[in-house]
Amino acid sequence: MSTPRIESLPEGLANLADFEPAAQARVDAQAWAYLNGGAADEITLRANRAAWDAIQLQPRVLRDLAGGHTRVNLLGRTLRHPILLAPIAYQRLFHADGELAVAHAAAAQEAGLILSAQASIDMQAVATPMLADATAGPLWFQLYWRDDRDFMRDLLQRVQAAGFQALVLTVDAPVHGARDRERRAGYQLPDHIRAVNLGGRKKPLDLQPGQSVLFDGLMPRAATWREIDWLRATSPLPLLLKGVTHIGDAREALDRGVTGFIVSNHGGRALDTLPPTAALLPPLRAALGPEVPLLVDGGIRRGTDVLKAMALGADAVLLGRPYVHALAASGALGVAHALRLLRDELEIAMALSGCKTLAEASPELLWPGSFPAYFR
Ligand SMILES: Cc1cc2nc3c(=O)[nH]c(=O)nc-3n(C[C@H](O)[C@H](O)[C@H](O)COP(=O)(O)O)c2cc1C
Ligand SMILES: O=C(O)C(=O)c1ccccc1
Repeated sequence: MSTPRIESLPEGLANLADFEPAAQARVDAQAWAYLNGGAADEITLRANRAAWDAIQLQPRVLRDLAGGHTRVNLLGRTLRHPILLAPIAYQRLFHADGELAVAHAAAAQEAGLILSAQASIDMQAVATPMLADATAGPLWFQLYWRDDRDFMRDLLQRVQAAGFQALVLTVDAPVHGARDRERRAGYQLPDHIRAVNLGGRKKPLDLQPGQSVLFDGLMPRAATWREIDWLRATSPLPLLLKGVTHIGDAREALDRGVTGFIVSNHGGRALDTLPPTAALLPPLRAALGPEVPLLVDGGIRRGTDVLKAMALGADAVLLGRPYVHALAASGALGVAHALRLLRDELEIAMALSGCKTLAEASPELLWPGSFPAYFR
């Protein structure tokens, strides 16, 4: 299975939301709850979307936009556009070709790809179509810390040998959030879908009566700043942290040699009642200055959302659930079509707002009256 099967595309898919009904028809209710759910009351899940919607654009007209483009610079490379696919675990739940179909689509649409450590397809198979295509976007590998340095050293070597260009350590989910939707639906990972890139066995929890699974079992194994130092010393790849929201944490990370950040609340799936990422981004950009790579995710669904994120200081954006809807609906072709639609929307948004390049997107593109003071 080195090339994904090509399916037909349902008619009339005009935007990312249009993939959802076709996806739902092909995914069982348990996996659907896992994919679409957020933590607890899903306040952050909704806030992510609501914040992009609430920010209004303030276009400039009559400018000469000839020669405009969507290119951006990221970690020393020029990308055709600023869209990367977010790490999403276990994509074979949604389509037999899983992450492989996604990689072919990302390469075809010049997008970046961040492979989840919990991917259900071999990392080399996923890397191949991305690396074979000179215009593909960046190929990064996302990790959760595992409390076994020999295991981690081996994993880092395999990731580098497979051609991944950066590491993303996710720091906002050392344990799962309170996933009410998954619990109600009775979601459990089926036996035939596995994290195939993570061999070895996790050490069993060794708990005494009366001890807490979280505080005595899981949290002692989670990453701390010590592990950031170890990662920097052990792998030469750039390291980005996903899920830093506090300026103090970002500063500490930079002092320890971290390369950049993905401003994220894990798509509202980790801790509920965090602020929307559209609100978290501007203060981080203001505090860290223009040079630190900052990406953002959560609720990006439209080209106008991408443009707003860039105007608020992002260097690039991650797309999450919608590309998995497209995968479920029609495999590689679906994901490629979804990416094409989003790229086209971004170009339209730029042209209609008088924005020639994303380097010149700034808060001046945004209507000041349209968003709360904390966006400024
Ligand atoms: C089903 C699912 C699985 C996810 N798995 C991971 C993962 O393995 N690692 C990770 O860092 N983030 C994971 N995330 C979070 C995404 O990378 C991303 O932060 C989030 O989905 C972005 O929000 P959006 O879905 O609103 O675009 C997952 C998200 C979903 C929906
Ligand atoms: O569901 C998630 O958000 C997630 O990050 C994850 C992590 C490990 C396994 C499955 C999902």
